[in-house]
Amino acid sequence: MILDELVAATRKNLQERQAQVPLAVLQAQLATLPPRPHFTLNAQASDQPIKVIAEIKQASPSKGQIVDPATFDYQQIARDYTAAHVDMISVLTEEDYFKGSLAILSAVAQTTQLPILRKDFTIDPYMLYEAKVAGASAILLIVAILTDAQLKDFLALAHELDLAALVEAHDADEIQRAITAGATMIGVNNRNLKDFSVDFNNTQRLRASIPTDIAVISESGIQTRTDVAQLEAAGINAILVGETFMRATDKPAMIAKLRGQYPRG
Ligand SMILES: O=P(O)(O)OC[C@@H](O)[C@@H](O)c1c[nH]c2ccccc12
Repeated sequence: MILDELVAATRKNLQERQAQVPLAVLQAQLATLPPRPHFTLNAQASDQPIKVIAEIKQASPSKGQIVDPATFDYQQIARDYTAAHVDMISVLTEEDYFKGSLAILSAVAQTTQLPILRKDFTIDPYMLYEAKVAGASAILLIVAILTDAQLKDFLALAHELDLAALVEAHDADEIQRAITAGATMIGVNNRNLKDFSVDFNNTQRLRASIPTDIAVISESGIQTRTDVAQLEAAGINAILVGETFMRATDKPAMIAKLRGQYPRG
């Protein structure tokens, strides 16, 4: 299964970073970090247009290379997303399959004061400290790769570090585990990681099993205004969009389009 490979690659790269930079070194930096915004989503507010989390990723296991590495200007993308007033920027930091890095996240943090989500396969508390030091305001916790105890511990540490936690679930069982662990933001992935198929009906079905005081983010495969209108009608609080924005030459116009606003000009 692809998820097992992703976790194995993450573990290997993590061990190398831990050997280079001991946790104590990261912890010592916490006291001197420049201020970053706090990220929160109000689950009760049915925002129109829907909140937007815009992703920066140059490659993925399902799509391969999405943008030409020669033209992958992540700081310009961050400026475009900032100009479009998205609610958060998601930055892939997984190195082997998504060709991301913490260095990209740090550079994006230098470029924008918008909150940044570190998009990675979080498997160790060390990664939360790394995220914080690099300038992230939020981290991703994927239920499928964590035990209940890890979920609880990582949520507590995120809270301590003032990092918001987006808890990702794919089915009713994982949603229940996310709720039990105390998640306040649940991301429902429309993409099935077993066969990469995308199904919005899944999100809409699962919405009903999430209490209304928990914010729900719909993730993956969102391409058109029709998709977004469907998710808005289902009471979803935010969308997380990667590929559609990465492929758009005029990113602010594409963001306006998905929000149901007329493109400028
Ligand atoms: O590019 P898309 O189809 O708009 O998807 C974005 C995001 O949902 C996807 O990158 C993602 C969802 N969950 C993840 C977990 C790890 C890495 C990546 C992801």
